[in-house]
Amino acid sequence: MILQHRNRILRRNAAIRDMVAETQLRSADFILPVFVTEGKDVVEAISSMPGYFRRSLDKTVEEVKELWSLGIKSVLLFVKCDDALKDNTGKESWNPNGLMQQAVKAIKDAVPEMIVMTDVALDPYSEYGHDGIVDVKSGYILNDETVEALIKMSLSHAAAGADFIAPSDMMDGRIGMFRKALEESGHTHVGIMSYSAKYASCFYGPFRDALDSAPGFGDKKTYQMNYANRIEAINETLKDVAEGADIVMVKPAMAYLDIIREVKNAVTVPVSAYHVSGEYAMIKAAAERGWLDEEKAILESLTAIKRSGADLIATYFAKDAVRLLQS
Ligand SMILES: NCc1[nH]cc(CCC(=O)O)c1CC(=O)O
Ligand SMILES: [Mg+2]
Repeated sequence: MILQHRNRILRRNAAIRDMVAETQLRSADFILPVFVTEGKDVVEAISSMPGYFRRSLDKTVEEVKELWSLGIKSVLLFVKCDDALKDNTGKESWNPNGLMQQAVKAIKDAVPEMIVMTDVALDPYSEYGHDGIVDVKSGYILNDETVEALIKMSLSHAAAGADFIAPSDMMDGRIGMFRKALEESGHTHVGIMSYSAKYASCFYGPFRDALDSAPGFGDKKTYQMNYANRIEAINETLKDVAEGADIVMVKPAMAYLDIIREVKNAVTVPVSAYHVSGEYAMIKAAAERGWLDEEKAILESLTAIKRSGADLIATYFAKDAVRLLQS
């Protein structure tokens, strides 16, 4: 046969494949979620996230030093709040000596160059496990009252030294309010990574185990997005960009690659994707049973997320990924 095109020429060996690879993962692409808990010398396993841990502050600092030495440059902090401190105002979330605020300070003291991002939402502090303040009569999550609380939370993170606040709450109008509050309080260098298109997803299950933050009633469908929707993600994202978001996010990742691509094509700010706890758990569970090659599954998943348009990836596999990239 005489063929015009032999597409397999560019796949013939590893060197050629590498030469024409369109997507490369870099350690600077990754944001590692970090779970902080009360106490001293505590490293707790999370049963639905094998190989992942909650750590007390001292152990978190040790871990962050190691992360930096491995080449991970960004952490996204979440705290597990004591039940006794949970209420329906979320006031512990802006306690200047709260666990989150202490964690930010301790990490910035230990590794000043580490990019510290903080979760902004009320669920770890809510007696109802919701991201905002609950109207007790109707069960509705109040938008504007929640945004007021989240402004205080954001400012306390900024005061503690956070580089980016990362609002994961999906209330309306909060990005503009945070930007204004940061400006007015002189925190003009603090960035906002907005969870702009966050879907109401079953894939957050293991995370809610990790932080003991599952909703006590109902679900999050009145604020997080319906997974049937695509165009709505663009609407949400463009509004956040207009309000001053520095980085936008799509969450979860693997079942939403089409959304990541659409968002990437629609905005000129960096796009992040959150490869969430359930996506981590699926790979771990299949690998434990010998049904998937874990390392290959990690690299294929993360490369696909980047290929789809994510500039940054928040992933529980960040440590594995940087090791694999170096080897
Ligand atoms: N504000 C809550 C929050 N922030 C990050 C995650 C999920 C992260 C993951 O599953 O890895 C969630 C869970 C939720 O919305 O219920
Ligand atoms: Mg929005």
